Amino acid sequence: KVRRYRFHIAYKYKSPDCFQKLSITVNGQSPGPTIIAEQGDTVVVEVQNGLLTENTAVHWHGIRQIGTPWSDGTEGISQCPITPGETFVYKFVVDRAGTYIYHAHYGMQRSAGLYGLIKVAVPEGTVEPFAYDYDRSIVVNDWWHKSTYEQATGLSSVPFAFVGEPQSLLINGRGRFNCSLPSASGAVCNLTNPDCSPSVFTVVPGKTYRFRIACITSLSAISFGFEGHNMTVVEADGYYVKPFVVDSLYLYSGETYSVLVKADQDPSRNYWASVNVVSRKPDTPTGTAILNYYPNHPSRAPPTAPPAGPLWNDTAARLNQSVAIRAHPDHVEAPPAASDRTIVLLNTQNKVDGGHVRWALNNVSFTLPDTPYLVALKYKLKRAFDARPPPESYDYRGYDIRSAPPNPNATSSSSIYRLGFNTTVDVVLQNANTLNPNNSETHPWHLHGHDFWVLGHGAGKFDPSAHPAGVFNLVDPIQKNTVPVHPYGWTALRFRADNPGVWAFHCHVEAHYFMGMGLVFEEGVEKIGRLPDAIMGCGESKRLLRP
Ligand SMILES: O=C1O[C@H]([C@@H](O)CO)C(O)=C1O
Repeated sequence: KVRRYRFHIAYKYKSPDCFQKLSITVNGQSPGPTIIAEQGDTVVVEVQNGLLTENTAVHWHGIRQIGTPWSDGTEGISQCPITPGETFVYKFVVDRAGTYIYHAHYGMQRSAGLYGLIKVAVPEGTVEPFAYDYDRSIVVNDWWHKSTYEQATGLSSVPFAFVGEPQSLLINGRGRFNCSLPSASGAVCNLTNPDCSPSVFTVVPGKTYRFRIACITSLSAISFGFEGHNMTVVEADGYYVKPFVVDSLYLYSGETYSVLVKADQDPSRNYWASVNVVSRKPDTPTGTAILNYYPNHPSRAPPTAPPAGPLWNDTAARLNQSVAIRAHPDHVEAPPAASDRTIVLLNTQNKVDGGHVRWALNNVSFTLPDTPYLVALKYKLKRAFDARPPPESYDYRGYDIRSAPPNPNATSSSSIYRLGFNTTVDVVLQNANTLNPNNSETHPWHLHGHDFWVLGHGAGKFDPSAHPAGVFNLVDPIQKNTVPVHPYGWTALRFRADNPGVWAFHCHVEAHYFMGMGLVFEEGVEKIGRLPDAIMGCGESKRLLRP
């Protein structure tokens, strides 16, 4: 079946947290409309750029784009940007049931509001390994009052100005900033604006709900919970999870989960759904929505304070959750037993080109070229990007991950990792100290074009000479498209390079990708047929369009 959508992208004044700001909307909404499809369907989205003075591109996060690498929506990688007034048609197959995301992949537009959900249902007649009465969706993001232009300018300036902690956390596009703060002086706080009335999830006592929770934050790692209710985690990034019960779930930007919640508490009142910042010292009020027990009034505030969630700096608890996420025993798809190549990536914060603060992998900070890699590689356009291979590893013995980089300087490059088609690749993400003493951050890494097996997480330094069998879970690893690397820790993943195309792999913190925390994999580009003209027209690809 073909599912057709028309997305008109435009700026609009919105007050999602009771402060009026220009937001990038899809058909007037932020979050945009939910794409609803069934596994195997073809989704066609006509994206019309109505931003007047800005380019755009839309990425379908978690959709592997098998056979359609030009529809991945990553500006500079899979396509030229969509210029103002232009319409670009994305067409792809949703080949796996699950909960996915779409969002801008251009500059910092995701943080300006261009995001939404993709819900892919199992084919009719398929039985899932859990039961529920109703299916609901929750999308969480973080929100700033400064424009993304100011943010982006600060990030690329010397001296560096970071985006800082968000003013609010939004649940389904609704939240509330702290308008009683002195720093909020001047900010107009319009609590009666209907844009910022809290989201409500109405439940019928005794029923079981599947909540699909997507985290599309730009910066924040979060904890999410329903006051007084446990959640059974059953799905992550489109894969069934060996169920586990939590009262609070950690989510990292780019991840999706399904949890089951039974409405089994005192039905005479409402409860809070609450979301809090973790991993960075919070300076953002708890984000709330109302879990409304029918027939109480949906806007009746619960009589209690919203849960504050777990301690923000409990790294061990977050690592434990990551380790606990395993494939459902009846749905294990075992990874290849061995890999053909291991790439170890040291994640550091550095200074590049005259003191710009940037992030680097093995001392290389990523810069996007003007010509999309897909076009450059397919048509062998020289000069389009740096053809030297980037480093496979770092000085494991010599580098102290617990200290700021002894030499903060790194280089920047548009070089890429070229993978043998159908080979198995291991990636070890090694976290380290930032430029600031005693500081290491969480980085959610997202891979385009594939799902990977999460072979392991650990605290401290990963020893590349350790025998993989001793440290890797090859029995029941979960497959995901986004996974965190915890502060001072490591994360190992494995994937098969079996999808012809050019694929980004990057930190899903929007500011960090913007600051060079990413890389690109190429595989099987020679197997790709004629590329659509619509992805060309910028950089070196301009000449290909001449008759
Ligand atoms: O990229 C970042 O920069 C700041 C800080 O490290 C320097 O001000 C921060 O918290 C980030 O995540």
